[in-house]
Amino acid sequence: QSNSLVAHPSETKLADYVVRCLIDYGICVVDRFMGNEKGSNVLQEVQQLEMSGVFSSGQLVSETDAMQKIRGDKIVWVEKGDAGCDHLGLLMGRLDSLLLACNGRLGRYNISGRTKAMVANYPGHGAGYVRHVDNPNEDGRCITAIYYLNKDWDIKRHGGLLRIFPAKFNQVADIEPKFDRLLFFWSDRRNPHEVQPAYRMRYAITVWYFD
Ligand SMILES: O=C(O)CNC(=O)c1n[nH]c2ccccc2c1=O
Ligand SMILES: [Fe+2]
Repeated sequence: QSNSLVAHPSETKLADYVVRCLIDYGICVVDRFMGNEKGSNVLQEVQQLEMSGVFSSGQLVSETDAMQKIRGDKIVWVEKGDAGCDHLGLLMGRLDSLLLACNGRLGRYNISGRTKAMVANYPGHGAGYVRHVDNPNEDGRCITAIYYLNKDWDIKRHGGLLRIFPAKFNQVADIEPKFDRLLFFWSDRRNPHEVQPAYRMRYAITVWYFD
């Protein structure tokens, strides 16, 4: 019988890779995390959420006059088990077991929990997200995990690049928000980052792990 405490061999290997990257660079990219079919199912669920109107109206990024409001990212929070979020739940389960397989080897951190999943949609009218640190003041969040859902994304035409400015290297990390791509990075001041203006609808799912 499958013993859930024994991570699947490929997952142990994946956990080793994630630990190595986070310890060495503070950033880790895993491509083809769910596979095309399951990744597409997650995308369809997110598109359903979009259609059902549950996303927030999007943060106000600028207001030229009373009429003209430029909206940035729209978000909705989901949890494993929410109605219509079966594949989102599967993704969160995979993330949780991967982090569990890494636990104890993540420097001073001992992961004890996570936020719900924040599904974010950048509508694609040129809004992005200004340079920021996710957790500048020790609010407990230690790892940011972002899963991207954007098929056939072309950075030159669509923008939406995630640029990380790692404090310990004088080298930026440019991450394209590609379909089925998983990104981890330390949430604190080691990793200021920005989302450059997006010109096509851009979906991402973020979970923050805390210790
Ligand atoms: O989508 C990305 O590639 C990176 N995204 C971010 O860094 C990011 N960080 N913090 C947030 C807080 C509230 C709403 C959206 C966000 C957000 O997209
Ligand atoms: Fe962020």
